[in-house]
Amino acid sequence: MTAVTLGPEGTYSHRATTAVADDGEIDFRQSVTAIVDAVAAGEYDRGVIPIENSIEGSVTESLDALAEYDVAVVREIVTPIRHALLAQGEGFDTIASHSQALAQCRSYLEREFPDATLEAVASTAQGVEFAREDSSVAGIGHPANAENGTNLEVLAEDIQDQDSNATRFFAIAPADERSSGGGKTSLVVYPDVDYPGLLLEMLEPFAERDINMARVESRPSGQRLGDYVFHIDIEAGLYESRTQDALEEIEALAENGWVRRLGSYDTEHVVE
Ligand SMILES: O=C(O)C(=O)C[C@]1(C(=O)O)C=C[C@@H](O)C=C1
Repeated sequence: MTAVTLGPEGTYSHRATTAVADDGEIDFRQSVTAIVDAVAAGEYDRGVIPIENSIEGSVTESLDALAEYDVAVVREIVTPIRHALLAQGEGFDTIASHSQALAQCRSYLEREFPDATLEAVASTAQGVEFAREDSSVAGIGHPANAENGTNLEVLAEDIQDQDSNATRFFAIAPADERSSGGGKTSLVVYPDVDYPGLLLEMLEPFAERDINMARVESRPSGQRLGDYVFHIDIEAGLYESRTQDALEEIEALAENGWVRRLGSYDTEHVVE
């Protein structure tokens, strides 16, 4: 099985991908959208993208790509995120990392390096690569990026603002691999209408059937201001009749728009 994820080698996405890649080949892309695009086009069996972080919230590029491309979600991977500061030495003035990682370490950076220039780059491993090439740059990423004979030192470990820092990733597959089995289901709903009580009506079909909602999030549709796409995760499988009944009602509410069933899946917790 060939998988694709956010590169270069050494990102947290790469680490999560090794949990689902069955020792297969792993290729890299520079953006989440490029990963979803490649999986939707059938170029890869699996893609792994970050969805949500416990400190910084949603990875909005991922949500928007799931609304735009037709792919299946086949697994959820939850992994702790423990950031390290990596550099050739103390003489750096710039700290480069993924915007999510910089935000997850905000208090540490303000306290320890108030004068450093913070540079958001495509991934944590990309920031670390810049640090390898340039002694005036430090990167924030997984400490293993300093192993295997690189010129980098781990200057500080566990610099995230909360010890419990964790990120949820989705393993995605081409749309025809969508499964109805699993303890969770993800949906994207675009009602394309707006009236008082719409959101309440979208929640009721689940509440009435005792289906727990794990997440609801609105993203701008891009069509006009105040027009939204809703991302909904529920703790029930598509194979269950209560889920199918609830979805019939949601589909009726969204008859002017659309409902995308991303699929049902189980969660895997990856410790390291
Ligand atoms: O840059 C990486 O290492 C990634 O895999 C991306 C990403 C993210 O987008 O949230 C993944 C996990 C961490 O939360 C920080 C960055």
